[in-house]
Amino acid sequence: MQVYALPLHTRFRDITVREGLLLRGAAGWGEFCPFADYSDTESVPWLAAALEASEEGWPEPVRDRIEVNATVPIVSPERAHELVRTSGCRTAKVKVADKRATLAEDCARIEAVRDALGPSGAIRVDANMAWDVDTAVHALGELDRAAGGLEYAEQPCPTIDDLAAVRRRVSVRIAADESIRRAEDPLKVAVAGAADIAVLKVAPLGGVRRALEVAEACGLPCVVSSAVETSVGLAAGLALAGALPELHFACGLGTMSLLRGDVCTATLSPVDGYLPVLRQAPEPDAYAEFAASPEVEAAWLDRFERVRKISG
Ligand SMILES: O=C(O)CCC(=O)c1ccccc1C(=O)O
Ligand SMILES: [Mg+2]
Repeated sequence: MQVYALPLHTRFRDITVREGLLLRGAAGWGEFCPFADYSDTESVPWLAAALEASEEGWPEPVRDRIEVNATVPIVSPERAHELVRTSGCRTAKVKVADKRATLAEDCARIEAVRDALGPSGAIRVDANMAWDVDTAVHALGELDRAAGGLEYAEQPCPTIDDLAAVRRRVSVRIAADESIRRAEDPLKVAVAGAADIAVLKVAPLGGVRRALEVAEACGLPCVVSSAVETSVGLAAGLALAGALPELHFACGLGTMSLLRGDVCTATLSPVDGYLPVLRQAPEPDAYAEFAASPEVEAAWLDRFERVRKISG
């Protein structure tokens, strides 16, 4: 087992260093990296996903490359422009509604992203549940105008009912992310008419096979997204995106650019906006630089054992 601590370029989801544990089994390497604020119970599916990767492997893919989006954190318009332009991606996902930015700043960042993408690019936004219904309706109108048309808006509000209410009042398509975490959630989202698109993340859903079941159950077009893992964990997202029967949107798997390094020598960074459906093994030459301190390592080994004990 190997515990890593990888600094991020820009604060993302309130974290500046991404930590996790890599484990090796008969099928290869898996990554166990629930965020620090996740309880042991919430971390159970993350462990299941890591064990699926290391002990079982994944179903055969039906495609060998995945189009990905550039991910734009809360940065200046100039930096956003540069991030998108150098990414090679035709789609960008812009984080909005953060405490550190006003709506006017979100609009300015989106205008810069549109300039970088050109008229044929696609811009989606992610509000991470920040708005109430009225605020979402107002903000999405402004952001849609700034973007010259949004591809979709991810999780504008916390609850399924609020997503459904926003969806009835705006023309922008709505994607559910945080609302899809358990097997029964996507059905609720679909039945409530709360979303047009489902965002699937392998680790919180408990593995590639579970996520494929969720995709089938909800009957919505899907977008596979990462939890900002290393190339080891990203490979599981690529396996899911590779195995989905249909895939019509770029996926949020181009997140290596958010991290200052990787545990693999052959990093899964997009080329011309695409990633191959591949998995990489961590290399000592790469992860030595990002090995966690003895205290952080001990805490992760402890967390791993606790979550393993409560896993069925
Ligand atoms: O989808 C992407 O472009 C990147 C992944 C991403 O945004 C994300 C990464 C970690 C935790 C939450 C989220 C999110 O979609 O809200
Ligand atoms: Mg999201």
